[in-house]
Amino acid sequence: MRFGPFSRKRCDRGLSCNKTKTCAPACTAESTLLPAPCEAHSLVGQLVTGFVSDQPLPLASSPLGIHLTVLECRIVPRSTVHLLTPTHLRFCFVIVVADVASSTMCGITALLLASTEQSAAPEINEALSLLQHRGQDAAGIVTCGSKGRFYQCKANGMVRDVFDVNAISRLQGSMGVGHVRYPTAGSSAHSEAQPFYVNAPYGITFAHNGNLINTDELRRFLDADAHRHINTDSDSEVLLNVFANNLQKTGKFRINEEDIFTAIRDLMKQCKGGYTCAAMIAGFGIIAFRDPNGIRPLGMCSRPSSVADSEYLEGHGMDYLFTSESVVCDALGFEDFQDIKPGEAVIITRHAVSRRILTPPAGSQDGAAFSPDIFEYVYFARPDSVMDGVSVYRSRMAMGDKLADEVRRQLQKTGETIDVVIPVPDTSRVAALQLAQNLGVPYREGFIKNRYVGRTFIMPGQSVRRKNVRRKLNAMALEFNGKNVLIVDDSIVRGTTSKEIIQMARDAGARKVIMASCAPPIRYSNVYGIDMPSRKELVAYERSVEQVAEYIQADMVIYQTLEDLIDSVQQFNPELKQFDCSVFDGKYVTGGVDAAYIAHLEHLRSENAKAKKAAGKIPVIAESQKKIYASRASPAASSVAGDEKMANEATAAVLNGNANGNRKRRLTDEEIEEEEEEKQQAAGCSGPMNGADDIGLFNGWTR
Ligand SMILES: O=P(O)(O)OC[C@H]1O[C@H](OP(=O)(O)OP(=O)(O)O)[C@H](O)[C@@H]1O
Ligand SMILES: NC(=O)CC[C@H](N)C(=O)O
Repeated sequence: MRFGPFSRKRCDRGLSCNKTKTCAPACTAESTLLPAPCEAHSLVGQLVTGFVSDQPLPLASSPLGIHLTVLECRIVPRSTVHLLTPTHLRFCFVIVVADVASSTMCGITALLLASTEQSAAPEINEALSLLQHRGQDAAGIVTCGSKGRFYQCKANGMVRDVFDVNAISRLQGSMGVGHVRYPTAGSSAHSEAQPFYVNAPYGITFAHNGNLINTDELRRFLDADAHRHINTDSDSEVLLNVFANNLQKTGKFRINEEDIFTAIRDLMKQCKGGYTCAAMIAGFGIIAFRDPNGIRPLGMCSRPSSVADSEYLEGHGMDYLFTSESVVCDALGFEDFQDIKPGEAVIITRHAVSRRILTPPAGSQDGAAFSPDIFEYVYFARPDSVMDGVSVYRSRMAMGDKLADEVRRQLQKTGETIDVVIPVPDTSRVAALQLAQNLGVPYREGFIKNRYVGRTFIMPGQSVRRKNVRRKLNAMALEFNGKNVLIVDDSIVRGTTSKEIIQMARDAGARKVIMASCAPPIRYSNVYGIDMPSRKELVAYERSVEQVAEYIQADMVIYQTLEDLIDSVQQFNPELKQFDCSVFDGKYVTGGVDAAYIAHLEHLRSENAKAKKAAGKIPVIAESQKKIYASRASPAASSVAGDEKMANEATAAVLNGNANGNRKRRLTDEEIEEEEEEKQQAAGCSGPMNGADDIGLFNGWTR
């Protein structure tokens, strides 16, 4: 493994980055300014974790346990850090430990263990890593321990970055809630990582997958009428406060299941959009509910407690889990996976499980039609999950079958022929294999995916996305040379992937390249929890199929029809009468989505907003990385992994050389100012960091 050559001569950018803390944001936000192709720096913009210093840093976690000294800028992915040699480390002054990944949804989970002597956090952590494909920007767990106290750990980053053994061991208690995030509202700020928390009434933590379409209206209500303080731009914080406000209205000292159902019933009348939620009330139990249209997925499962006949075992003796996808149920040894129904709420305590549908039936006045998002089956969900009675894997196989028919028709019409079918890994493989078998054409894995690159279709900037495709996929010339190839992808969104891989196929010697998509043309925004780009960025927006082919430089493009896509899923559960197909047909199942709302949403999601988020993201990560270093630097700090203030102090000590007694240097006024700015960016506002580690929650390991 090489980390170079990134010498002073080769890496101008590195040389210019000779100032503490200003380097990471500058490099990241302005990657286009890089003077020449430099592999380390071309990763810039996709990095999620950073640490910068021009002082020696104790790298206690390094197997090498040595200090970094200032000489050169270097950026490495986390997955290769263990390969750094002492020489690399001694001569680097910027180490950015990161993974090149992004994703597109959120995943939620909640766990209640029957035995109060068991700890929920390890399995919630496991559940989140199984849901990682749904959100790679932030992760969080809140558990509830004795005396009804909450213990929290959350931050931007992948699950493995946010939680380590120490953090998990400090999350006390036998029930908890977990979340992996990709933002669809608000920003990527640390303060918007979930679960969210409110102390009144009763102490509630809350995780949300989806997107509300009437956030502004609810925000006004919470401010003007309910007088509840919302401290971030996140729609999830709004949703939590609507729930909390509805519970508060009972005015009761102690609530029961009936009160919670009433609060959720009211919430379902007030909140519009797509939402599945997992919540926990201190000392009471866990709760889950799904929006009246059932747009986003959610299920529950159970198992007998492994602790038999314990004095700590109360009530039903069963462990219960809520999860976005059934894969978690299988992997954690749970059974009896059941989907939460649209408009249904489930409350689980150690003594009872209560389920209730809280909305009028579909077809009645005010009834909402069950409309799960069909894009879950096309792309988001893991193939080994079963959602609303449909195996995602089988539905993708069916997409391949249907697409084969369409390809056959198109080939007959045009007289074209194909020699080989090649998938775009990973998601499309299942369908592509099925398609090839149907057509009786060889299936070849012509593109090999770097397994350490995550899902990437949303990236902060088009040039970064483009470069990323090349990094993610490599074409094997042997499989393309002199052949007419049919490349199969699950979907074509911006066309970034297709355009790049078609060029790669041609470079590898393909004679003709035909592109087939398992999904129909995507021409509309998603408003229910998928951060689709604005319409103008969609390659099929205002383009005919022929124009799309011209744009991505394909000889021909073949799309699945919407009818066939729906049939591919519906055939496995005829009870699913309709789907949310809004990205294909522009029909929004909840109503209330007009041109003005779409324009507003697109403005929020514009490339500009993304760039700002990306710029704001690095300091956020730098902060969290500081904590890691701080905790390693001093035993005192290591006992306060959740305490930002102490982490900052400890980090300052590290930066000042106090921690290792090496050198003392006071931060300059400018550096202090920069640090303040970082904190404010991290919070996404100038106030206290609501939901952050040092507000409201009792952390057993604080001073
Ligand atoms: O048209 P585009 O904007 O390029 O987006 C579409 C591509 O993005 C996704 O890949 P991703 O890397 O996210 O996931 P995967 O490897 O799981 O298929 C998807 O599978 C398509 O290949
Ligand atoms: N993708 C999602 O489900 C996001 C949830 C929520 N809207 C957020 O932005 O955090």
